[in-house]
Amino acid sequence: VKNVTWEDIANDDKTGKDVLNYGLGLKTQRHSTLRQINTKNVDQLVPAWSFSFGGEKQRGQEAQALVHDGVIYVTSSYSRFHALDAKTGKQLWMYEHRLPDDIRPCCDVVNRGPAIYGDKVFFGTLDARIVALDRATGKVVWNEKFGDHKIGYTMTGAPTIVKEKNGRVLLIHGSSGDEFGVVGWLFARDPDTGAEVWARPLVEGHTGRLDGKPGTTTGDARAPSWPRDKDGNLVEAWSHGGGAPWQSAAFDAETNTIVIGAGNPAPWNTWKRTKEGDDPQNWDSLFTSGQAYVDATTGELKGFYQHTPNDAWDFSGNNSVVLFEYKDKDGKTVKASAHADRNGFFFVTDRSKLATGAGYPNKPTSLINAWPFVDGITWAKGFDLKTGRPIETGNRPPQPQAGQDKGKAVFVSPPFLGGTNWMPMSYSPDTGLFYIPGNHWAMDYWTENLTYKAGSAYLGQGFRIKRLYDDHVGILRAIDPKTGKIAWEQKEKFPLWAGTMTTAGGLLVTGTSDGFVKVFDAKNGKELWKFQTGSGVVSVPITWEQDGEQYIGLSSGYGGAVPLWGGDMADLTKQVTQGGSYWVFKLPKATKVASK
Ligand SMILES: O=C(O)c1cc(C(=O)O)c2c(n1)C(=O)C(=O)c1cc(C(=O)O)[nH]c1-2
Ligand SMILES: [Ca+2]
Ligand SMILES: [Ca+2]
Repeated sequence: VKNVTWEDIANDDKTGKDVLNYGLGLKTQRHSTLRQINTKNVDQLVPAWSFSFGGEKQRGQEAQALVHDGVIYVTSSYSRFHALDAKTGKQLWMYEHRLPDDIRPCCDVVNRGPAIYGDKVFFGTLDARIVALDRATGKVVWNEKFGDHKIGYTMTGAPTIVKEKNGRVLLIHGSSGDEFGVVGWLFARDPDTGAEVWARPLVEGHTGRLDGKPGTTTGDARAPSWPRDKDGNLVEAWSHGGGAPWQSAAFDAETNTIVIGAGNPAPWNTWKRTKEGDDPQNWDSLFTSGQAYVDATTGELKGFYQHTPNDAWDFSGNNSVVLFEYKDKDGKTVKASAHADRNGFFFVTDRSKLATGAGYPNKPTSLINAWPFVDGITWAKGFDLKTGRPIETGNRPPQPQAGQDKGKAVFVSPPFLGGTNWMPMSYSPDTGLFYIPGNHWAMDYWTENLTYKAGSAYLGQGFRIKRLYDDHVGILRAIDPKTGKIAWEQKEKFPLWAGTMTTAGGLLVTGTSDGFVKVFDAKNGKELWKFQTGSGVVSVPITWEQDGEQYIGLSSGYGGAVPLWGGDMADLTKQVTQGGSYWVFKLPKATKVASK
């Protein structure tokens, strides 16, 4: 095989013939420069081929594929990996990871995709390993266990390749497991051997590693954002604190900074992370439910902006953090980060501040602005732009009364599954808009007593997800990052659980839980084309060019968190049949000739 170089990866967003990053570029904008398929001809799109992932195993297919030199690299449910001929769909090889019986993924047996570098591909497995495969044969080159799957460590996210400032290429990956009460870690490895270079825990006061030795502590060693008990010891929750970086990173090469979202604090129960008798808003549970800025060379946490301090609703902070630039009122270029959070707000932060250490932790704030991107948010009125903190409404679920094991239920929107979730948004530099696959829904939410038990769910909350509107759940919205104005929207009957992609051809591509791949005009939201794939689409589209033709590809196969945790919405999507296939589309040849 032809080696993938760092230059190939760094230039990914400008090159149409390959797709080498989760995010279609290091900034993770999910924008392609290809324009052969465009607003004028997309209605003629036809399937080129479809490939079945096979086996008896189905469930959610959430992956974003990579493409290099005519080969598609895609992962499927239950820790499987396929290499496919991009033109014909013929399987070149398959790797099926042997999983133990006692894995504990919270939210389905999903995988979001591989990373690629040199002659290898890399992916995370549900038994908390990261595996490197030979691109030519699919044979295992190395395989590293990073956590104990029996207590809840697992991995679903796609890894990232970066080159740190001294010229070393690193494989970056996170962990999952907050719902079982494990501490979230971000890892950097040598892609050739799998050897750990550094590791960063995302709970304040826990100690990292560098070059095989104990490294620095994350934040303040005394962990002042976590309370102490009567004896002066940190509370039990601190040892299990969560903060898992379970989605993928962006890389700011200019400042040598890895940018990644940190997960929810564990347990969900806000009172277990609050000093007895005190206001939860005094205990932030750092470094959870926010965006983390990590030095690529040392693994040092040098910046952090927290979207939900002392997160009581499992909003988490994991969703993609997209790097982009815009001109402000005075014509000055602002290097910004954008993030659509499960808490319902779309955040624009000053990346230049965060990447250089100011703003850590939250002081002074790097927040430029935060706007709602869904209707009906109950937990906060907005954000104080001076402090960067939410203006809460008093929506935290109360503690159980003495002698009771459940507290009074409160009505919360968005619910814990979020105004949006892992399905990544995209940014078009042509329209200047972000495209967020959102949902309108809510939950009844109450506090429950709990104690930690290794390998058991560690939540301390009960919930039931329900509708917010009669006519729709999914809400695809285009938002202007300078003003927060919604440029257009499209409603969907079922929850939206697929990522979006934009192209220079003026297209916005996504999928729906009732099985369609859909293409919209990125400028005005007009639906231009759709195709039924036979199962729900909860994956992430890509596009590439081969031998003069542009292709669009994505996985089909319903699953993920909604059918498992979604209450009324899980009931709604019971009618969606399972599947597991990769679909590829292109223009008919005749159309290509005619359009010249
Ligand atoms: O905190 C975690 O460790 C963690 C991990 C995952 C995961 O790895 O899939 C999800 C969540 N949390 C989560 O809160 C969530 O809503 C969720 C949805 C999905 C999915 O694939 O549909 N995964 C996860
Ligand atoms: Ca590319
Ligand atoms: Ca979680």
